[in-house]
Amino acid sequence: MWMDGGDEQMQEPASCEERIFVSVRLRPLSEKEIARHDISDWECINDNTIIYRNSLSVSERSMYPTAYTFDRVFSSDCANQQVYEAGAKEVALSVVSGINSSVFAYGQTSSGKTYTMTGITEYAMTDIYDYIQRHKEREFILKFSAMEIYNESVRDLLSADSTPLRLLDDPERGTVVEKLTEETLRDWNHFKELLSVCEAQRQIGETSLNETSSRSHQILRVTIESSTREFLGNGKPSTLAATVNFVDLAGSERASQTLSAGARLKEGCHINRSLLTLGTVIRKLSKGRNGHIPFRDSKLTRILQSSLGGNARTAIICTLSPARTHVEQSRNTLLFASCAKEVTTNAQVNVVVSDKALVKRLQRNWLD
Ligand SMILES: Nc1ncnc2c1ncn2[C@@H]1O[C@H](COP(=O)(O)OP(=O)(O)OP(=O)(O)O)[C@@H](O)[C@H]1O
Repeated sequence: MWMDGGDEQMQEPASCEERIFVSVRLRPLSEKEIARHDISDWECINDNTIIYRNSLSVSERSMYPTAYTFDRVFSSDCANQQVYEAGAKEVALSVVSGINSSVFAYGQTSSGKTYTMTGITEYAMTDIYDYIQRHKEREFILKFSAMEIYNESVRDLLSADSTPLRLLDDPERGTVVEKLTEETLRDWNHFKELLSVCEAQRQIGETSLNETSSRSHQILRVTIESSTREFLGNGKPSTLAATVNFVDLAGSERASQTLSAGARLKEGCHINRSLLTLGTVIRKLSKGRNGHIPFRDSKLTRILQSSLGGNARTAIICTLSPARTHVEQSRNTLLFASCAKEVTTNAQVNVVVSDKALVKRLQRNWLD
């Protein structure tokens, strides 16, 4: 397999099949919900189980489960750090060992996706920089890119140019976003600066559910290459390369629910297309890899194809409002989460052997 750059060859060591790590996070009732005397109906009864506390009618009881089990559930008093440590850290940090990884937040508008992903991204990047500090024997290069999928068009969040970017099919690398800016990170401050650029660029829409609701999908991407500082000639991999994606999805509710109109409705329809396809892909993958999986039906699933069943480790955090008024959406989110936990991926260590390293190795062999 060839990586970009032409002179670099990527080997394919044995891959490891594992399930997507799925957790559910309940947020506290918001001020708005409290003001309208909304009631919290969900409770995490242990680290793995969330239950619906309100008594169900006989007909409802046959339709909906009252208890749902996941790899982890987080109650409303859990802080971002705890969610990161138990729900995303292991998967996200695989990237420093050459394994692709992705962390997603899925849930209805104002359920806490951005709140969660902002925390996860910061904690993960802090740990990545800490790892680099502790591994001076290797040289690390970090590259950052950021994109937004809005109305089924892909936009570069590091560029003021809002021209939609094209997706290209690379036979080796899968879907590639053409002309996406990739900044080499100088340090932590540079990373924070770029995050503020993204935030400013991100489309903000106003809906009746959340005034600063974001109607787009955001993918922050960090690529990490690391190589031994000196050629050791001991057969150890010379260069590892992998990517971590931090994905903040748009609200998963139907457009009609947010009383959208006009432009908002158009956004809603497109968001549905990407999220509907994501849902279909997850549902089909959860039943095994048989038959056609419609990755190509939306930009989101094309870009994230490898995270949803390919060479990557993946964690999904599903966020829930505890409010009774949102019960239908919460159940939809839990249904999505239940399917996602049946999906498996096949991560492998991406070892890059550059021509330069190969020549050095050969020269050394000749001299010995
Ligand atoms: N676990 C939490 N603890 C405290 N406050 C929270 C928590 N989760 C979310 N919030 C607050 O709830 C509000 C909505 O959260 P957030 O913007 O993250 O939702 P969202 O799911 O990203 O919504 P959208 O899809 O509209 O972008 C914010 O004011 C946020 O600070």
